[in-house]
Amino acid sequence: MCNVTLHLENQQTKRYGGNYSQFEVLRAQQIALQQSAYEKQQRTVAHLQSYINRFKAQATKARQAQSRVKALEKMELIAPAHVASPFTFEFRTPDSAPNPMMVMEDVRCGYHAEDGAEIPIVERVMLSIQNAQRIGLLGANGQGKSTLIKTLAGTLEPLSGHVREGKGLRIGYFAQHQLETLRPDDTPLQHLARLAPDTREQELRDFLGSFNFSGDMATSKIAPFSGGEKARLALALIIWQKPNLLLLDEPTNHLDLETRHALTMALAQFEGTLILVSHDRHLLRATTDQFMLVAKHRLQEFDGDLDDYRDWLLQHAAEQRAALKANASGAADAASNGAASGELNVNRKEQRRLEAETRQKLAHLKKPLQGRIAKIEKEMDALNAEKTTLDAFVADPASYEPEQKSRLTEAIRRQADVNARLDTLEAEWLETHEELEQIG
Ligand SMILES: Nc1ncnc2c1ncn2[C@@H]1O[C@H](COP(=O)(O)OP(=O)(O)OP(=O)(O)O)[C@@H](O)[C@H]1O
Repeated sequence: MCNVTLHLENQQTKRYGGNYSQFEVLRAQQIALQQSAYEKQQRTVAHLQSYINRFKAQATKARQAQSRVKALEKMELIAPAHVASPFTFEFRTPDSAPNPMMVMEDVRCGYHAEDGAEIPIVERVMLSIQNAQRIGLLGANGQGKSTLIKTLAGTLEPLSGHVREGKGLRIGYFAQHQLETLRPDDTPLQHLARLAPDTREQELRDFLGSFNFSGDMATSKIAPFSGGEKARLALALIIWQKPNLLLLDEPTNHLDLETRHALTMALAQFEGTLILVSHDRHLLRATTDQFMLVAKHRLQEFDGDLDDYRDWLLQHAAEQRAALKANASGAADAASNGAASGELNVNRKEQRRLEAETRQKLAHLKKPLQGRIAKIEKEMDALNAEKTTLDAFVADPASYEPEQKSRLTEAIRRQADVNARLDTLEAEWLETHEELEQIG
């Protein structure tokens, strides 16, 4: 029997009085407390930051904004409680890579309609991807980021132009729709063995183990796997092939907090070339060092960071709004001129038509944003409901009885996941609302 327990974590030792079971209860309580302090502080930080962003440009509020900047700077940040990550993985160092990796000359990316007509999405693409570049691909929804990535990956033929691949190029392409190409009746081990028929089973099992598919899970059919587990398997299969160019289209969608964290760390250390599309700003910040923008059917370099991009988005929305307003008042002028020359009815009609067109265009701009907000709110509602249940469970002294140990650990782990996701959603919700406000 022992009466003191020492716990080693993150290169620190903590002393807990009592035996191991008592230690587990204390530690669970401590994690819950730290997590809740962290969340509280994060809410404060977000609040201060949104105030600063909103008012820093307004002379009358500049001083208040400045004092909030100071408050933020002074704040000693609490670390999020981290239930130790169950795994980490790394990208295997590519053997060699061509330079340039790939060149696109005057490429038109797009699709064919059923009647064979061309639907160009991104045009006149001139791109030379150099070895070791790490590019974040930006652009509003529907502008063609995925279309461009598919063309780079070679799963979509260009409508015209040339794509030249360097000798020895090995592309690792990940996109959500590829999860459908996994075979539901096969196991992770079978998937990997297909890629490596000559490799010893133990080696394959060890590799899968490093992605948290150990023991039975490596030999279970993947049909009932969650989206996150399938994404984890798809990533493992890509990594096995030692790509030197990674094309990743929203790789963190559906991933749980720990896998997202593990992927971010692995990508930050990846020595090859990377092109990444992601809404996950933390992932973009940690793994890319230059940005390109897909907008108005063109691909261009984006000279700035993610904050500049946010400003660009707002500015862009404001310009569109101004153009539409100018369009509407032009119509009104045309109508009143018409009245003077006796064309009253025709021009009133024209004015109404143009106004309706403007309304329609504004509605068209707003619709995807409203859709996004509704989607975010739906997910937030579901998560908040889950959070209430989890919080109550973790706060209940009965949950610390020994027979509840595994449920409690799982509840605390899930609590951290839910809170992190809620944070992200809250930030997205705010940003989307701001974009919407700009449109008017
Ligand atoms: N198979 C297809 N046939 C015709 N048009 C398509 C096809 N797939 C996508 N599109 C259209 O191409 C445009 C660009 O879509 P894409 O998915 O590349 O955008 P994105 O920038 O990746 O946006 P998101 O972030 O919303 O995925 C959209 O208008 C979309 O409707």
